[in-house]
Amino acid sequence: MQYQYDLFVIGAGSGGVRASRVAASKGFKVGVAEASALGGTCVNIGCVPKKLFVYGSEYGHVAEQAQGYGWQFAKPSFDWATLRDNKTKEIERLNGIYKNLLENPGVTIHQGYGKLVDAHTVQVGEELITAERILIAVGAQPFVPEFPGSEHALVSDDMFYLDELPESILVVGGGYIAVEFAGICNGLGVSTTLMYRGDKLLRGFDEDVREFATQEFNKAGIDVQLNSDVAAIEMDGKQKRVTLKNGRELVVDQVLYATGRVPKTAELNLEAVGVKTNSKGAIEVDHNYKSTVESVYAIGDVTDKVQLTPVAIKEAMALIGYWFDQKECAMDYDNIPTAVFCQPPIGTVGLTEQEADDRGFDIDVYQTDFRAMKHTLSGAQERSFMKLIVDRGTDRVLGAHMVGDYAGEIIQGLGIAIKAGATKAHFDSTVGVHPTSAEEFVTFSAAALKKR
Ligand SMILES: Cc1cc2nc3c(=O)[nH]c(=O)nc-3n(C[C@H](O)[C@H](O)[C@H](O)COP(=O)(O)OP(=O)(O)OC[C@H]3O[C@@H](n4cnc5c(N)ncnc54)[C@H](O)[C@@H]3O)c2cc1C
Ligand SMILES: NC(=O)c1ccc[n+]([C@@H]2O[C@H](COP(=O)([O-])OP(=O)(O)OC[C@H]3O[C@@H](n4cnc5c(N)ncnc54)[C@H](O)[C@@H]3O)[C@@H](O)[C@H]2O)c1
Repeated sequence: MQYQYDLFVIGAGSGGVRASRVAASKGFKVGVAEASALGGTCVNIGCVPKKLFVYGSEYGHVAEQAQGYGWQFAKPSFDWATLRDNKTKEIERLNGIYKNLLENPGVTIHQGYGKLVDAHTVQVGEELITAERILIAVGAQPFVPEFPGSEHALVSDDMFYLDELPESILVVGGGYIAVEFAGICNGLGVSTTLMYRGDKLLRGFDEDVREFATQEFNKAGIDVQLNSDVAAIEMDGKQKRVTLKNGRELVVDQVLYATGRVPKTAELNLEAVGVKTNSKGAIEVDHNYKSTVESVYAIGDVTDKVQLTPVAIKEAMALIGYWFDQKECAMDYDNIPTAVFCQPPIGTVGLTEQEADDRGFDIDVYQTDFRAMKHTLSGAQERSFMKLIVDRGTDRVLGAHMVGDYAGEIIQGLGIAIKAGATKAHFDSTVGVHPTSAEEFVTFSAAALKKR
């Protein structure tokens, strides 16, 4: 049977763009459907604009902290429209780059919403398109639980285009997006409350990291409220009156819900075609990202494995190896380094202390917290935290965790060391870069052993 395309991709985000352009450059005839802007969540309403906002929010402290270094500035003021619109211009520039990335190797872009018709046919608008293989890379969307007034809550998508910066905000949730946006808002001068229903933020992270980071958020001026949840939101003039489950009330300008993201599969007609999804709507795939229909594949957030851009990209590359070199996909989901761009940021790779215990390792834990040299003169009370988990039997470093300036940058290098199987002896024999915070990772002595 003749198909129009060798590969048709639904979704031009992190995973979809990589798979399309590399497949096209290797000789496949490729088409891609994109319902919104090219580049997907990461480029348009995720990693990139978020990081620009993080940078923007850090400048607020500069004038105050620079005084200890001899600088005097006039009282700083902040213009939200400038940050928002400069960010948008940069994103539009990136959209153009993504268009070239796709078109240069010959990918045909179909602007519109794609859905499956059968195992080899996709409908985009009125057009029916046939392909030998179909790749679904449609990502995920914010999940907001239903409760009275939940329609008054913003989600992260909205934060990138607000007409006005609120004077006060309640951020609900305890994961990546909640802590990152709480930091951004707080840094931009918004009175910020971060509310989480559990007793600790950042589930899944090392317990000491969770506690330390929360202390730092509080110190930075975020009002962290744990064991609290929202019962209802009502409009009160232009403001929002939030009633908590314990009966307490809060009046704020905006409420942001950051309570997870769910796969965008509801309208893809998957069931009719035989593509199985799990209870969360994620497409079920085998190790080669093949769904329950032989010709239909899925990668990235829509499979709900690890919702990170570099993971979606690596999955795309594994699939390319499978299609072009007949190599089984063997994506390694262990030791994925990750950073949370809260303030101070968190960097982490490998096992947490709790995971190492649960897996039966006999471990040594080295940890320290300190005031970074920069802040001895800046006057800021911020502290940094570092931790290494070491297997006593083999001396291998099983995990590295950090809260503090540049944690994301530092953890990338440690990710290589841990992936390569480095031991504590390798860390110890590495010469430190002085004076840095990072050198603490190679100077841990017995004095830093945690009493367990
Ligand atoms: C606020 C925020 C901050 C984040 N920060 C980071 C970070 O710092 N680092 C990190 O690694 N990850 C971060 N992420 C996660 C990261 O953005 C995702 O893991 C990544 O984008 C997933 O890539 P993907 O290809 O699976 O999907 P996406 O990038 O979401 O791409 C899916 C694309 O498909 C399109 N689409 C959906 N349905 C259809 C359809 N039916 N037809 C046509 N097109 C369709 C969408 O419009 C979208 O463009 C962040 C996410 C958010 C929300
Ligand atoms: N820096 C980064 O790499 C980065 C940044 C942002 C997002 N991401 C990715 O995007 C994913 C989604 O981010 P996220 O923060 O939305 O999700 P998340 O899964 O990290 O956190 C969701 C939070 O909401 C809470 N929650 C869930 N349901 C709730 C409810 N009904 N009421 C109250 N709280 C509830 C959860 O307990 C959790 O704390 C992340 O897991 C991450 O993989 C990565």
